[in-house]
Amino acid sequence: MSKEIYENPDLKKERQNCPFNKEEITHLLDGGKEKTIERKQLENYILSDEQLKDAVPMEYLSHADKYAEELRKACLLMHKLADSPAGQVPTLRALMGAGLGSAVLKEGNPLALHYVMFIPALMGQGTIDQQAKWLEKAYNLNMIGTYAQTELGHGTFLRGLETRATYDPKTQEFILESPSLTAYKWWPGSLGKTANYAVVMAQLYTKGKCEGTHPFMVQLRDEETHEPLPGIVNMWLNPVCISSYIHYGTYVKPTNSKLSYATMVFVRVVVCQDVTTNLRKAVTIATRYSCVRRQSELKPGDREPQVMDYQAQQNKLLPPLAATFAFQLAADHLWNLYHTANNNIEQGDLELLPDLHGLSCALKALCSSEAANFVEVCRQSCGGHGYMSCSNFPRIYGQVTAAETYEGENTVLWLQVARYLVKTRKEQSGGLSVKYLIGEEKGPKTVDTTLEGIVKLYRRAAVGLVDVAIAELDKSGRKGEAPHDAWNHAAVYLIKAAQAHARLFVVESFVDSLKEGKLSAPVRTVLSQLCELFIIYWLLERSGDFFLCSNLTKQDLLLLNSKYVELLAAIRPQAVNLVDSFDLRDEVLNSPLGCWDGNVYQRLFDEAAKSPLNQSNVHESFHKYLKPLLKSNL
Ligand SMILES: CCCCCCC/C=C/C(=O)SCCNC(=O)CCNC(=O)[C@H](O)C(C)(C)COP(=O)(O)OP(=O)(O)OC[C@H]1O[C@@H](n2cnc3c(N)ncnc32)[C@H](O)[C@@H]1OP(=O)(O)O
Ligand SMILES: Cc1cc2nc3c(=O)[nH]c(=O)nc-3n(C[C@H](O)[C@H](O)[C@H](O)COP(=O)(O)OP(=O)(O)OC[C@H]3O[C@@H](n4cnc5c(N)ncnc54)[C@H](O)[C@@H]3O)c2cc1C
Repeated sequence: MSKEIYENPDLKKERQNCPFNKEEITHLLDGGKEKTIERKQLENYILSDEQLKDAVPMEYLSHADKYAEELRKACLLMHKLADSPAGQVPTLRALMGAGLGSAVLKEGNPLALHYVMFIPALMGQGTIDQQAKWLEKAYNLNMIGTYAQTELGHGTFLRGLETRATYDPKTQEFILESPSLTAYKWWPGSLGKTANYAVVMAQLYTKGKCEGTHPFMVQLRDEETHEPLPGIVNMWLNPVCISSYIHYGTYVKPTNSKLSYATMVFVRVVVCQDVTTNLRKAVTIATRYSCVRRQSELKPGDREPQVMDYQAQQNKLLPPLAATFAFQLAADHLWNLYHTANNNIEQGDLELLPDLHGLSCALKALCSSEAANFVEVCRQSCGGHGYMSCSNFPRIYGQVTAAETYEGENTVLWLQVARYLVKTRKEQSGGLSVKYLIGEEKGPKTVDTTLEGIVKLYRRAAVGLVDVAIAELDKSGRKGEAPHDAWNHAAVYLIKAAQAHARLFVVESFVDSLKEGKLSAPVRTVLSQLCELFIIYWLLERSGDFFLCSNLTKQDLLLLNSKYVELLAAIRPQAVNLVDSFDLRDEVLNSPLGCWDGNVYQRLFDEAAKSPLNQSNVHESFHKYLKPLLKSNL
């Protein structure tokens, strides 16, 4: 007789009478029905492999054992690539992300940088000959690379990197050296024990002149013994400049010095998707748990309610739920811009480069910071159980909050965005994402609280905050401050303007995607509710910006607050159905709180039992330390 599949009765009730087709949303998020089929096939192929399962929870292993276990699985995954039903590239893409990849490699993938940065650097910046020499070797895993840019003393300020590559015209070689302790390459993933090659970013010196940071291919370790090559500590090696600009001993400037930053732009684009996937996991865990967890008393004398029935809990979880759709659609738009810009750059057309740089900085900073805040809210919404390691919130939070720092610390990226906005507003010329800054702000200042009216408010705030920042810069200039001082003294306004620009892009992406999308009426209804909830939520959170730049009144805010709480109540019944639409398997969620069947308490108990400390009633340390203390009559 088939074993009855347990389903928590509350979750079962939540799933009854779903008014929309969950699969339609799954296909929307996957990029179509075929992509969903491919993803599910791949998940079955990977997650059914017993060798990829952890014998013991990773948190109970030593640092070295964790590394060895993750490397074992990462290498096994590479062997499985060849037979993957989804093909190598889609499989690699899935394995490098926060979804399937982190379901297997919970502590991180020792080979990630090889695929996420090393190969993209070769593809984006290598000459044809260099690609012919190295790409096949890299794809065949006959070399493992990383991207070594950050140093002990510099991560943000690339023009301040100390590693030097001096060209010797006599030997036609580059001599790489780390002239100081602070020049040591620090942070690059896989650099410590895994990679035997690296793309090293160094200041190129030729004929006594510094030509700025350039990428160099450097062999780090012997390919047979894996021993560090002689002098690797001071990097006196025989590197090769990638995308060599040294022609017959003469330096030839690239068409744009920032093309050497292209790999970072690529990863910033990828990060937007990655943090969205992590946020989707956190929202799913917290939403399902909040419909299983019953606590306290809503109506005196009644049964303890599901905590999701508290408006306070809806206020915690429904904005992040809406954000997962907003960020996904914005990341899709950014990805399309990246592809178009990259294809153009390959043809020598750099026109879209500034817009791509501006938008990738804006969205990477916005999505990572918002996702980190939302993941923490999701964790807190699960009370004590959300704090447990096995909840997976600590790991998800660690992954998302790291994205606020790597690939460009967010503050620094906000200031890059502001530089682009100020330049566009002043010169009245700029790329697609900043067209709203060209010309006077159109439309009335009076507030119209329809969806279209709220989007106009976002646009007015975005223009207005750039103008406020420019006014600050001009004021400092009139006081005789040098431009760099004026810039520094306007940083608070500049960052606000950059953030408003990023929010406008996300809001317009969400609204436009719903307008253009071929959606069934029920799906359009629920996604429109999420869209309206999210853009009102952000407006209420940042109402100061809107007061500063429009005629928003107290009455308008009260009206928007009422709309907001009405939308919380309207979306609440579909919360579980919406997270079910993400189609995240239990192995990907990796959390007893978020499992599909809602059997939370038994799974929590089973997880606790796995602890080494729970393998005996009395731990040996009692006899060594506690018993003597108890007897010592202090
Ligand atoms: C998701 C899956 C896993 C991911 C794993 C990731 C692991 C992590 C890896 C890393 O962290 S790798 C290291 C990342 N490090 C950084 O991102 C460093 C951040 N710093 C910078 O990018 C630069 O220092 C800077 C902040 C952009 C400043 O550069 P610079 O001082 O050279 O330029 P500016 O003087 O500020 O601007 C001059 C000019 O250049 C334009 N520009 C700057 N960067 C770019 C770019 N990338 N692309 C195009 N254009 C760029 C800038 O807009 C200015 O233009 P104008 O205003 O003069 O027109
Ligand atoms: C998990 C992780 C993985 C990483 N992987 C890699 C890797 O594989 N390869 C690699 O090369 N690097 C890697 N890094 C390094 C990462 O790229 C840097 O840490 C990051 O670029 C930030 O630079 P920083 O550490 O110098 O921070 P800093 O810039 O020193 O930041 C310190 C403070 O200074 C502020 N600040 C700096 N400049 C300005 C400014 N102009 N205006 C205002 N405020 C400013 C910052 O906002 C921040 O508050 C990784 C980092 C992490 C956390």
